[in-house]
Amino acid sequence: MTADHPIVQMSGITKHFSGTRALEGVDFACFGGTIHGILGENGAGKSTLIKIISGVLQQDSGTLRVNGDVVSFSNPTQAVDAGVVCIFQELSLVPDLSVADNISLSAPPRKFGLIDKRAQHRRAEELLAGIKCEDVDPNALVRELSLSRRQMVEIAKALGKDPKVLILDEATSALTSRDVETVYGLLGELKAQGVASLFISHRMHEIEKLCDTLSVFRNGQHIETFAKGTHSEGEIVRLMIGREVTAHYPPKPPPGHKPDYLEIDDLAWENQLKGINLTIGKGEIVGLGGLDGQGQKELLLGLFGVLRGMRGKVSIGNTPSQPKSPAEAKNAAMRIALVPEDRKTEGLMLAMSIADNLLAASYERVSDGPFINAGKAKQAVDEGIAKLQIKVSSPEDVVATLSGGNQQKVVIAKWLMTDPDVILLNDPTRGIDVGTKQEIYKLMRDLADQGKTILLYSSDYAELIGCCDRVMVMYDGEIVANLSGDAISEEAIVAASLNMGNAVPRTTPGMPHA
Ligand SMILES: Nc1ncnc2c1ncn2[C@@H]1O[C@H](COP(=O)(O)OP(=O)(O)OP(=O)(O)O)[C@@H](O)[C@H]1O
Repeated sequence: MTADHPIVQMSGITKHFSGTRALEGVDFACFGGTIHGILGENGAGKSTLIKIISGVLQQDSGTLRVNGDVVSFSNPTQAVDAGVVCIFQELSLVPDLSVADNISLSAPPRKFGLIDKRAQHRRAEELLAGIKCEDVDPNALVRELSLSRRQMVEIAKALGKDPKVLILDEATSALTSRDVETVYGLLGELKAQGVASLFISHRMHEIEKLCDTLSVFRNGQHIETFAKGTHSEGEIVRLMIGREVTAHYPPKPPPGHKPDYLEIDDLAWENQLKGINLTIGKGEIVGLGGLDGQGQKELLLGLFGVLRGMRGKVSIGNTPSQPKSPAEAKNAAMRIALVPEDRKTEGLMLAMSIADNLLAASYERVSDGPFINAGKAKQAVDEGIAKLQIKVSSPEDVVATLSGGNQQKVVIAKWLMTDPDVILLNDPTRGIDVGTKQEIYKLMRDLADQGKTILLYSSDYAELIGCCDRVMVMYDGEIVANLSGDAISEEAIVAASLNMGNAVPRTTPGMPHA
């Protein structure tokens, strides 16, 4: 297939889910040797589109062509056979199998009818080396790996299938900055080999840097496809959300001392937290920055009572507050909430309804004695949905039917419904569209204005700069910079992230990406 002929072509594709219009009359094409970005708000239909291309879902009507042939994939294996390989935002790895087993799960190398373990191991090593992941042991169980390593294994697995069309659905959002650069490089190589990559991300900078062509979807419709560089960022956002977007971050209050509230004194855990001292005021938003894996997540988990064997002292409003479990952390005495990183494993009960998930951490707030008050419960659910603008047909639908970004909003709403005093946020806007991100930034500032204390870890340094009153940069388990006011700048965060003292680098190797 030449570059003049689409490798994937969709005509008049429509897909409905009991009452929800996911796609309506979509015409779409992508070409070999290009990286094609797909943009749209949460629930716009992006994942549905790529699930149809990759055989996970079948359209209600319309035609799909791959390499010029009309195809009707009944399952992903048929799509893989036609060269269409998809890396989903939800990982497909089996946690209790080894990395090598996972990588060749669908077609393990065989010898005399048995799985050839040596060949399988070698193949995993080669594929992992190709994406600079020599540190991942092919014999390790997937459950032992961090989220970012798991995502890289998922990428290795996809590459092993020799794709002609490679689809990445939010596949870089959980990666470290170094891995993101590796994946960018890889997509460039695949492009030179004539592979078409379809790339879904909510990070505009990522899309603009990487993609040759962009397509915008809104409310299940294909709005426009255009070449990179022909539209400004503002125009693209307007196409995505159908209205003008102005200020990205709510204004910050002038710097000033807020009464001390959360006091962390010499907190240490294993070799990942090395004596953290930090005091956060009532009504203050403090950001945690730095390269991925410097102890930021452990600090949040430690404060929430997840880590065993932590040393040091923590107090909230002068009362010692070292919860031994998340249940204790959220109880009336401590009122701490943590919005977790991985919504699938930590945040949601996928088989349960949206309403049940929203109420999961705050049943006692909507109960009269031992009984749930249906009216109060309904009101709390409706408020949560409205506050986070969660796109649902009915709160009684199973939460798994929501789009990825809308599931993330359920997790955030669930924790806010506990009415916490201290809110710990672990990269909360991952996978969330630009319009809703702004709502969340505004919500954070409103909560701070109401006197809540907020500690935010973000892998997006623009978010730290835009949202936080102060930013603590962590390096190797320690806080190496405490930035406030005008001192919160990209240069200062970069320099501190690399532990460079006052030397500000001109380039920013391995920085958290915006
Ligand atoms: N299995 C399903 N059952 C019911 N509704 C569904 C199902 N899958 C998707 N939907 C609905 O279809 C619409 C489009 O969802 P889709 O996942 O394609 O959005 P998206 O653009 O990928 O969003 P996000 O950026 O949040 O991942 C949403 O309203 C979603 O709730």
